[in-house]
Amino acid sequence: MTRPFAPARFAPARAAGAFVPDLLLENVEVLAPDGRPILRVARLEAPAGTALGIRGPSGAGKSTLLHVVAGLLPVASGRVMWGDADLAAMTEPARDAFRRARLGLIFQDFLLFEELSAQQNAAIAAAWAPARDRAAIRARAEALLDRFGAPGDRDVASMSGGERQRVSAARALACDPAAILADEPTASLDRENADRLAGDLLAMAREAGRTLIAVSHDPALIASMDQVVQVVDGEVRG
Ligand SMILES: Nc1ncnc2c1ncn2[C@@H]1O[C@H](COP(=O)(O)OP(=O)(O)OP(=O)(O)O)[C@@H](O)[C@H]1O
Repeated sequence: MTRPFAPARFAPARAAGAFVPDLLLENVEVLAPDGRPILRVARLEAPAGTALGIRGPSGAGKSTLLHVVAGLLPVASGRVMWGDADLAAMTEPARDAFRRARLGLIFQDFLLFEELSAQQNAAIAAAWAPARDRAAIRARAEALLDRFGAPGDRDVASMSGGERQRVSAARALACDPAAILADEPTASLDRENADRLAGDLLAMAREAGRTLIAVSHDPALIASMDQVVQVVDGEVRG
């Protein structure tokens, strides 16, 4: 029997030959549950390997845009293309499969598992990865925690906001994603640590030709991006 919503299968981005897709949004409209429009994007492009900053006032629609790009939020109309894959045309399970295989998310509402250690959280993708990829995910998670200066053996329940943010960054990158999507990645950090994490994220994107898309109010982070768009009143402006 065929499963009606069988998730599409996507090979992990790097294993598939370091393929990083271009991003293109066209004529996208997002509605709130009550039908009110909350985001319109006429056109937004981020060629593979771009560091794209998203800025704008509070409540303008920046996180909504990032959720759409991550396939976490359905759109009412338009196209959300990562290469040839249109997230807007996919079923939810297919979007989930795409996200797990290709995207690394550093989102504040993407909760860590409190009772697990930083190392277990950072390597959590090993739980659903094919057996052959698990050891590599765990090894990368450990190296990333080291690089980000996050203590690997402590439960995240005992960690500060900044430490948790670093664990989230390690978790996002442990799958070796084609693109890193970050929502206010430096928000809980002091200046020194914010600069360090922003520098690490940019370096890790550049080293592997990954796309980095970051929503931020942090002028230093925004200034270090290749391209910046502004979201104002639910509209994306160049
Ligand atoms: N599920 C929802 N139901 C109703 N309104 C929503 C929903 N999600 C977002 N909104 C509204 O959409 C608008 C954009 O929200 P969003 O979180 O994207 O803004 P933002 O620019 O990221 O803000 P901030 O910088 O404060 O995080 C806001 O007016 C918000 O209240």
